[in-house]
Amino acid sequence: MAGVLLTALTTLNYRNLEAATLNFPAGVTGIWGQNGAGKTNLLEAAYLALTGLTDAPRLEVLVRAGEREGYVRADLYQGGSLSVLETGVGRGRRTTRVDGVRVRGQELPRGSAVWIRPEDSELVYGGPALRRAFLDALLSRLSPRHAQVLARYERSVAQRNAGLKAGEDWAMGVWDESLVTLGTEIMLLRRRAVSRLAELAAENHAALGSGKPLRLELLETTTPDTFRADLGRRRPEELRRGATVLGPHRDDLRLHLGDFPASDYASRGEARTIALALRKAELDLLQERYAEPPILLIDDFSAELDPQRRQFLLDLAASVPQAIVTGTEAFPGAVLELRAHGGTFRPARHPEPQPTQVHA
Ligand SMILES: Nc1ncnc2c1ncn2[C@@H]1O[C@H](COP(=O)(O)OP(=O)(O)OP(=O)(O)O)[C@@H](O)[C@H]1O
Repeated sequence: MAGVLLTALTTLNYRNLEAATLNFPAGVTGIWGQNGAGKTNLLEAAYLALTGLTDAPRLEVLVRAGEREGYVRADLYQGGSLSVLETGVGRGRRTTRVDGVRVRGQELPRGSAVWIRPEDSELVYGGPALRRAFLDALLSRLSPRHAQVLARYERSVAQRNAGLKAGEDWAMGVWDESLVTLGTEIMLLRRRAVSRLAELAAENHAALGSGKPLRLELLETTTPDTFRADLGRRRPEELRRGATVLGPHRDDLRLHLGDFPASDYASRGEARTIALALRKAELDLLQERYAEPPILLIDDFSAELDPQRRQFLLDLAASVPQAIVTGTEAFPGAVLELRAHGGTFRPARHPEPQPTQVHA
């Protein structure tokens, strides 16, 4: 075995999934089944167990309705040994263990998986907050330092906002100090990462067969050199609004398709293509950083994609040591095929080909 592999996934009281352990081989596992069968839930559970990441609005939505706690366990083969990653989720809290030892969620191997799904199109159509979250989640996975600085910066913004709301003009000097120090570090980290991300995303976008070039632009509300002065200048407005109106928490990662902003002009398929190029760039960066390709989780592989883009996904899945791919139809080239039904997953054969009806 080579690379990072999810050898088994265990779920208990996780959304609609039946309590079970599923074993996964190296190569591509294809999971197909009808809408609502639990395919997305399975990938979400795997992603949470592997990376500790979830974008669920509240942890309790992950717990099977009517239960108090949910549990996921990933058996991960990495660097020649097996480790057991366990996450328990309940109302507003989670516990994480690696090989039985309690750890913080951030200590899970964050470079271990990439999740590609149709909802990624929201990176194109959604507001700046979604793109910032994408960028910061990726940077946090590449650098634990970024995760720490970001958390401290966000606390600092929240405290400063409370001060602004309370009209504490006199205290702003102190808040500005920490905001500028932390914010400057975030801006510099983002600038460095975005230049590489932009290169990779543009390359991937071209490889996806799109005639229009993709360009990424970090749109900043201030700069490291002018942050302090800008804050001073906007202070009256900030006191009036009770909010910090500039800084990395207000920046955007603009996406341009050809000459136009992608958010306003991209078609559904073009948006999915841009999102695919971004996710593949995420995979490339994690692979560069950790020197091994992550496990690839692909949800609903055929949604909104034409044959050329589907082929890109087929090739991508085949290029990594392990991929788990879901869809409403069988994924070509899978070494294991599972049929999803009502939260269960059983080995399946390809559906028998139907004889072609010939009408006289
Ligand atoms: N906390 C929960 N408890 C019980 N059931 C849940 C919970 N959260 C979601 N579900 C249900 O899980 C079911 C499966 O959802 P999932 O998104 O995994 O389906 P899917 O197989 O990916 O379908 P599609 O092909 O439509 O994307 C849905 O019917 C959903 O209502």
